[in-house]
Amino acid sequence: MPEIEQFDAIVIGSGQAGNPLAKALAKAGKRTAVIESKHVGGTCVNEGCTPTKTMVASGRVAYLARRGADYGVATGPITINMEKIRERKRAVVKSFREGSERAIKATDCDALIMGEASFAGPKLVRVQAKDGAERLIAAELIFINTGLRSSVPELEGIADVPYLDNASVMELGEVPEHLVVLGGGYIGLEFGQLFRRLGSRVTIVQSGTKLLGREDDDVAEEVRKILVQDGVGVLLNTKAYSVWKDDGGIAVAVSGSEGERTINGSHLLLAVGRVPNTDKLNPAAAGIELDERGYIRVDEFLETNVSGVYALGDVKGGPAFTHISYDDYRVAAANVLEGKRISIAGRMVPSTLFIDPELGRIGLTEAEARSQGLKVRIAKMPASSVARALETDESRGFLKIIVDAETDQILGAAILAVEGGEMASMIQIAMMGKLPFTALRDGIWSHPTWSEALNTVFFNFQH
Ligand SMILES: Cc1cc2nc3c(=O)[nH]c(=O)nc-3n(C[C@H](O)[C@H](O)[C@H](O)COP(=O)(O)OP(=O)(O)OC[C@H]3O[C@@H](n4cnc5c(N)ncnc54)[C@H](O)[C@@H]3O)c2cc1C
Ligand SMILES: NC(=O)c1ccc[n+]([C@@H]2O[C@H](COP(=O)([O-])OP(=O)(O)OC[C@H]3O[C@@H](n4cnc5c(N)ncnc54)[C@H](O)[C@@H]3O)[C@@H](O)[C@H]2O)c1
Repeated sequence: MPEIEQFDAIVIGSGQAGNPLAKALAKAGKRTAVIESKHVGGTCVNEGCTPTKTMVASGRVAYLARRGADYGVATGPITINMEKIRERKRAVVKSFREGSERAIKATDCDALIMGEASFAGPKLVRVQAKDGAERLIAAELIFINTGLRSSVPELEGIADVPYLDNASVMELGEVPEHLVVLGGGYIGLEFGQLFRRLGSRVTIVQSGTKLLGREDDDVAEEVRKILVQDGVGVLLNTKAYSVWKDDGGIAVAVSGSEGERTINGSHLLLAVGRVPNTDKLNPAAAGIELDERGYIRVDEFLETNVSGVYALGDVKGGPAFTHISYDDYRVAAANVLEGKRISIAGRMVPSTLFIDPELGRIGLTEAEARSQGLKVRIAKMPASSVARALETDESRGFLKIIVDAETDQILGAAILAVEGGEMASMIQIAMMGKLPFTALRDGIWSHPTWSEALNTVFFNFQH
């Protein structure tokens, strides 16, 4: 048995909360160990936001290049160099990851240990280090930030076929001829449109009755129309039940509203959701409770049922976004280091789906607002009513804003537009400042920007 090394704090997982938290702990004079099994920076930097958005940028350039003639700009034949796209992606990821590594090492953080952590007892963590050594480390404060990984659906034959996940699909050196995507959520849609733009045939198989299950029906339907317009095949209400190797590619048997059929593709991407990295963590050894799906249970202050042990980011369940994980760091640091009692209950959860046009979201959907019994008014306007959209010939999508009919407060928004993420952020600021919708309607916005739509969208209350 290795000797127990005593620290003040242990951070398990160097994700979007773990990294800044480790720095804050070290700065506060706590001897801190950060344990990371794969790569510093976690999912977002290495296999999530950073590489996807870098590649989505290539897809958009290809899209605009193909549309050159619409703008009176002649272009030659468009060719895609997948190796170059991958190289660009790798370079951006490398620079972000190395930046994170440097930042951790520059602190007084005593130890960055590359290895897999699991609980060996209360406040005691075993690390299987990458160099083969085993270490036992103990601390009174432990922060779990181990994130999620791609889930593999229980499909007949899945163990015998090569399949891609969010990480391996970005390591391809050539454009797939026909990418079959299982799942019509964030990951399925971003990759689906990207690879279509890079030249693949793409079929998205979605088990739900609409894409993006949590969104309002009209929003999900408009997203579907846009993808179909781009040439992406979308099968709704359709479930894959069997897969096998076929003719150098893969065959996927599906059943759904259009009956049973086999889809033959060159590549299969799994995008059916993600599962928490708690299975190898052995939280039971420390008495830490999980929920029925394996997420770590926390209270509104991010503390688990074991005093002094916290969980941050995706692994605690709830909205799985980088900015939420980063906010968890802010909350945990304030509570643990500054003696505050900041709660995560009721905090704002913005998100942006990076298809083109983007879907920027903040606050309640119409369906959520109605199910809460609120009296709502819905302001909705097509993007084609915005001067900027017509001038730039990017007029797909719409703006939808949900307003409380009794207080005039903005309850939520779905902005499906090329700058949808930025516009939703503007609306979020108005919500943070509790501005009534009239303040936006009567505001002066420079012309011709997307922001100007805030003048006119509120002349379009539907009910
Ligand atoms: C393809 C894709 C695209 C995405 N795009 C966006 C986006 O555009 N915007 C957005 O906001 N969010 C996006 N997300 C979600 C975002 O990446 C996550 O919400 C975010 O990374 C959550 O971070 P985290 O702090 O929970 O942990 P993570 O970043 O997941 O980090 C967890 C770390 O813990 C390590 N670890 C796990 N188990 C152990 C163990 N036992 N011992 C030691 N280390 C361990 C892992 O190796 C990993 O490095 C995307 C996700 C994916 C998959
Ligand atoms: N831009 C962003 O912020 C961004 C981008 C990518 C991922 N993410 C985060 O990562 C999370 C995970 O993304 P995801 O797309 O894997 O999950 P998701 O939960 O968003 O979507 C999974 C989809 O797969 C469908 N599905 C489930 N089982 C299926 C099956 N057997 N066959 C066909 N369809 C099936 C579900 O109906 C659902 O629509 C997101 O919820 C989001 O929090 C964020």
